[in-house]
Amino acid sequence: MTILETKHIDYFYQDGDRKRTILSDVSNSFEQGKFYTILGQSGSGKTTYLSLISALDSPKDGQVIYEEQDIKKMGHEEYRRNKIGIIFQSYNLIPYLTAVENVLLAMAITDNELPPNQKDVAYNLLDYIGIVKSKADRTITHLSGGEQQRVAIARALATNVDIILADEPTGNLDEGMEQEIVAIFKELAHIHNKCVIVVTHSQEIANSSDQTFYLKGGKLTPYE
Ligand SMILES: Nc1ncnc2c1ncn2[C@@H]1O[C@H](COP(=O)(O)OP(=O)(O)OP(=O)(O)O)[C@@H](O)[C@H]1O
Repeated sequence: MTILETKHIDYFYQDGDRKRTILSDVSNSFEQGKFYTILGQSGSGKTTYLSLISALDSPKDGQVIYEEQDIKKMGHEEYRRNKIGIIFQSYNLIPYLTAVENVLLAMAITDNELPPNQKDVAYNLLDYIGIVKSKADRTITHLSGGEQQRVAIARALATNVDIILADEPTGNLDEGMEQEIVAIFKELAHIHNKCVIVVTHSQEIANSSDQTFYLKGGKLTPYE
């Protein structure tokens, strides 16, 4: 089932009086239960595209549609708070809080219905993602990069969203850790029915995904 669509998206940056086109009439759709990757050369516009489907920026033209509703109509803030979880290359956790506090904070912000025993849910979620309780109680600065990225994934999941978006999530991790994170993404899509969209340079991650799109010359095309 389609959950997210982009329709005729245009995006450009204004460089003095020159217009630099980044995305040109991009239309495509993403389904629940699938793990997608977006490949493309450096500077091709992958992060820009992700920023539009995460409602961190607006297209110059065209629409981003979540469950048949324009996210502009829904409100970008509401979409970000309740519909998507975002994972960044640099984790973007709050460093002076513990892992479990980071997850609880995300749960406090969402309007989505969550179970009442949030602390248990947060610990269970972290445990599921590979962070045992003793690590969940550590401040972020006392966790390794791979562990921090796991916390970021748990945080993205904690609000019960259907879509997980990630920008180079394994960019700072070694190969072994990359494989483990990719296995989590696969499981989220195939077992938990999430729509997972990952921007990456890694052909290996792309090979593990269900479908890859390639961004080039402002166009996003399925990659064989
Ligand atoms: N705020 C901005 N103003 C002007 N140009 C920008 C801005 N942000 C990005 N760009 C340019 O837009 C192009 C696309 O950038 P984007 O970050 O989306 O590419 P990318 O494919 O994610 O690259 P990378 O793989 O290196 O992260 C780049 O040439 C970049 O320099």
